[in-house]
Amino acid sequence: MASCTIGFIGGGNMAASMIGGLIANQWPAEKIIVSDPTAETRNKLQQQFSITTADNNQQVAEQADVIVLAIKPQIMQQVCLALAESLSQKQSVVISIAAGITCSALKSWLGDSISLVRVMPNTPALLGVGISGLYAQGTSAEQKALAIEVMSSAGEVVEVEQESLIDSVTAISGSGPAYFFLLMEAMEKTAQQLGLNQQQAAQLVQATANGAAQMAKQTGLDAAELRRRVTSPGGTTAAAINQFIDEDFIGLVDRALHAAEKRSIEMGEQFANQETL
Ligand SMILES: NC(=O)C1=CN([C@@H]2O[C@H](COP(=O)(O)OP(=O)(O)OC[C@H]3O[C@@H](n4cnc5c(N)ncnc54)[C@H](O)[C@@H]3O)[C@@H](O)[C@H]2O)C=CC1
Ligand SMILES: O=C(O)[C@@H]1CCC=N1
Repeated sequence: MASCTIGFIGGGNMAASMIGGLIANQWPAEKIIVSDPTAETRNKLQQQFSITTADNNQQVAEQADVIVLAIKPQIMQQVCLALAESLSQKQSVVISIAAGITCSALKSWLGDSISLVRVMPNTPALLGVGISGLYAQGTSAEQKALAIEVMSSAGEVVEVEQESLIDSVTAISGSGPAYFFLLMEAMEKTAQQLGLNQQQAAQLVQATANGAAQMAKQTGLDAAELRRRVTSPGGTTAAAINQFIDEDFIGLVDRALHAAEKRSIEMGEQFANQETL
């Protein structure tokens, strides 16, 4: 498997995170190629990871066995139409990580015979501690296994049986790091108002977030029980939790995550079959 070349079309934030995960997992740098129109992006990736870069997508389509489409949903149609011929000739496995864009839209641009896997990763892939939702349509068992193996370099992989669940994964774990970062930002801001300096605030918040995640993962206890164990009756945690509950924090999270899922579905509709430029 390590003999296979992975190509990224688009070398932005998510591609860089995935490449970081691959390299950290000993994927040979000479077996990774990325195309991006921005010279600055290419130079940065080259310097950081010593991988091959290209200023045109065709080169990646021709050289790679697994192609990760890591471009914005808005330009997916235009890029896919331009690559359709070379990708179908080479029988590559194509992994799309774009939010919203459905297999049926991708197949209408790349051809029905394409081996397609839709994946929703997240940025902690950079450290190999990401998680991806994966949905394979019309791929052989070997091709799906290859896609799972590639994505495993970025962290855990959860396979879903229905394509619509990729919108749910997007709302939970694809966008999810940003929700935790927002909470961290808010906690760090208040920590400073409470007299701690910036470095102390960041250290306290980061270690707390990490400790809470590790406890949830390693104890096997559910989040509600872990929360109860911190919350002494009449104590400080109860004072904060009561404030959260009185101000409908649970409802707010529910509405925010539904907004993300809805946007993923909308983007699929909005960017499918646009008038070609
Ligand atoms: N950032 C995230 O946390 C996640 C992003 N995604 C998906 O990953 C995809 C990329 O998102 P980001 O990396 O955040 O965006 P980004 O804007 O950081 O990266 C996109 C890259 O594509 C390049 N590009 C523009 N036109 C191109 C073309 N014609 N051919 C090749 N490359 C081109 C840009 O120069 C840029 O470097 C999106 O579809 C997004 O939905 C999925 C999961 C998480
Ligand atoms: O915000 C977005 O649309 C992408 C998809 C998931 C995370 N970032």
